Amino acid sequence: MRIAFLGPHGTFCEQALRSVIDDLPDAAPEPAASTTAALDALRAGEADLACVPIESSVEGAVPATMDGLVESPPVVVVREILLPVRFGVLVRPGTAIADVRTVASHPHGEAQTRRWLAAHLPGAEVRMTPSTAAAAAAVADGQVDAAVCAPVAARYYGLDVLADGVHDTGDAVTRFVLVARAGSGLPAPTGADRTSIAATTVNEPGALLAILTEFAIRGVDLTRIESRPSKARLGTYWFFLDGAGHVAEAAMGEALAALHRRCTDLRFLGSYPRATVPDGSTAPSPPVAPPVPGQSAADYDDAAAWLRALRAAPDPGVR
Ligand SMILES: O=C(O)C(=O)Cc1ccccc1
Repeated sequence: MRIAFLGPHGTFCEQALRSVIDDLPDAAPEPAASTTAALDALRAGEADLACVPIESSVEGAVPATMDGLVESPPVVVVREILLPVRFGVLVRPGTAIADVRTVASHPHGEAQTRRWLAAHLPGAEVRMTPSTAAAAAAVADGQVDAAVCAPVAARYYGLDVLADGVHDTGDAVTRFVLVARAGSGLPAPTGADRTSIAATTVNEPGALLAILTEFAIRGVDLTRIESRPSKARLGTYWFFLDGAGHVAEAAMGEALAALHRRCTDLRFLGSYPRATVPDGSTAPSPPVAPPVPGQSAADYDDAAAWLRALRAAPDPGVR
């Protein structure tokens, strides 16, 4: 199974993928030059899965991934992976901090170390690269003096760790997703799942509230909401929503069916098990809300059986 990941070797994305590799039979990780390239390889059939970063607890969404998820042909998330991230500053052997004129990183790396960079490398020009390991490779090639990246990248590129633990916020966690082509099967419900969708709607008062209401009245706990430009014209958006539950469950299934009637476009982006941080040190998201009375799976089954019985009652013959 070919798995395109955000490369080159030494990215956090590769670490995230390797943390679950034992669960993936015959996995063959293949580095891609960018998040977009990984999703393109999946869509083109050059990979069976793509592993890409989707959000961080510090910097929020990874826009290229959000945009890539709603392109065609459709793709679905089949697994999420949470990875605690720790940043180092890597340089060519012999480079001192006073020699660093240029420093490179992924935008999320820069965002999570901005204060450290301002304090310790105030004069350095900061450049963006498609990944943190691409920054390390650029240091090895002599294109820049330093990279903000995973300390493990040092051994891939023959670099030294000039400083470690340079992140501004402790306990930062990044969420990665494994993505498959739509139609290749859904993970079975585990009882602790997440469902992701993207929706567009008309621009009128209450349109977004109406979408949210379909989840609220069914007791579905939303865990994330983001918007991204639809790119059709200014002022039109995709709303990305994550909620606790699986499409196979009545509450989530009925909420999605209601959105299908209500939204101008609706993309199902997957139902997959909710992940926890491997070392358990940081809660991945606020605790799931307690079940709302009348909204459990048993309540839905009971209500459906009641309705079936009503409809099956014999015709009284009265016209
Ligand atoms: O560039 C990487 O190594 C990635 O995996 C993306 C990323 C960048 C910064 C923080 C977390 C993930």
